[in-house]
Amino acid sequence: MAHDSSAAPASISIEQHLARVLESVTALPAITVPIAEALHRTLAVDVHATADVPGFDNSAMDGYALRRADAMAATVDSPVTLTVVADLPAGSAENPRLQPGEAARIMTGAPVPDDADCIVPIEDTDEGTATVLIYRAPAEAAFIRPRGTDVQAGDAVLPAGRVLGARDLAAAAASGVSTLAVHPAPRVGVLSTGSELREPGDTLARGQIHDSNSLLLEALITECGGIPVQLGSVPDDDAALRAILDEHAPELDAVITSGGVSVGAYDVVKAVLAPLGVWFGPVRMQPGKPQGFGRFPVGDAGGPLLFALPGNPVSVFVSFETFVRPALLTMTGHSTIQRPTLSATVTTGWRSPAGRAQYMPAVVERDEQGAASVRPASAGGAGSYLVASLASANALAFIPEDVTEVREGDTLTVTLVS
Ligand SMILES: Nc1nc2c(c(=O)[nH]1)N[C@H]1C(S)=C(S)[C@@H](COP(=O)(O)OP(=O)(O)OC[C@H]3O[C@@H](n4cnc5c(N)ncnc54)[C@H](O)[C@@H]3O)O[C@H]1N2
Ligand code: MOO
Repeated sequence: MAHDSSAAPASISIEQHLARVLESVTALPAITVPIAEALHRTLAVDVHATADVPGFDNSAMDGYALRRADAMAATVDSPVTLTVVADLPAGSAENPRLQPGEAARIMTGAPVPDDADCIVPIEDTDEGTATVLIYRAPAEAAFIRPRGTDVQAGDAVLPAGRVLGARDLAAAAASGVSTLAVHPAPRVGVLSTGSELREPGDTLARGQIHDSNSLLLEALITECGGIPVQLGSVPDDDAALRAILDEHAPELDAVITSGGVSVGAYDVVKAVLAPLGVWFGPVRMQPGKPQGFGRFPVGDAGGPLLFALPGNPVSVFVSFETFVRPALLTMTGHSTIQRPTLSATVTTGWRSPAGRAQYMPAVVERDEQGAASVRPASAGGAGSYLVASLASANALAFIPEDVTEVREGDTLTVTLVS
């Protein structure tokens, strides 16, 4: 179906569009999950130890627990002989009494008997099981790991806001915690539009292309902690687009569409969503100029966030990095939602459009002194169709709206994206 493309809304800056997006986004309400399901989630509530760690004085060595006074005279040439009265593997609940002259064989991690005040490692003994020869005088409290020296019951172990990694999960488990309150992963629908799209690997007829945006978006969503939900690709057909969004929107926190947002005669996304209150307009950036943003209505309430991105693959990537990634990280509870930037010196210049800020897919390299240089990733420059070349970029170089030419030797702000 053809659409009227006459109305031309005023352009807004990148900052204005990002501000509009972030005003609409908050962290998803916390849920409680088993520790094993909390990897990469953001902790919503401080975690405190429920018990001392270690929970009891225990041995740091395989050896013998004994009264230090009994072995102070021990040397290799004149060993001390003790009677072995117990054998304590890790996990033993025993607390054998030790009289002067007695020792307990003990393994790493086993509780130290109350009557012992040091551990002698087996390397300093004859490893005897009925009696044992001690060849070296032990130091005070040698090889005892005292109760509560890691954390004590009630101590803060993990702060709210922490993005949980492997060591955090281990710390929680060791501290007696079994569940964690975390912000859940947003479920994000991915919908490509365009009658020209075919699956990767399909044979193409004239005018057809392989859908790369669906995979790009799925992977980008996963990389920033979301759960991608593939909605497939729809042809340039209003009813098909509306039907698929109506069907899936209730289970989603956000939807990302690609294509169909420009001023062309078949721009189906804009045609379907603008009447529902989704904003469409140009953002002063290249690539990524035509953008749509709002909520897809579900019932009477606002449904999932709706990001309508332009179809060109480099535009999809730059739009995701600039607007969607900060929004998804906010939903997942991250406090740091922007990638760090650095300054780099241009080695090969290029042109940038007047009145639009540019994100140039670029290669940033560091010399031996650590100084960063930047050049375009593709000889084709900023073309938003250069999807295969995009893979060789490790950065986006930012060129402000008022700059039309980037020269060798200029300093630019760059964002590393891989
Ligand atoms: N007269 C004008 N034409 C265009 C303007 C303009 O201001 N005036 N803006 C240009 C810019 S900038 C962009 S960006 C594109 C955006 O167009 P759409 O969002 O409507 O995207 P489509 O036309 O559907 O597709 C653009 C391009 O991308 C390819 N594409 C689409 N989907 C996929 C996919 N899933 N995988 C890979 N490639 C995809 C599509 O085949 C087109 O080549 O509009 C310009 N035009
Ligand atoms: O804005 Mo388009 O995204 O320049 O290619």
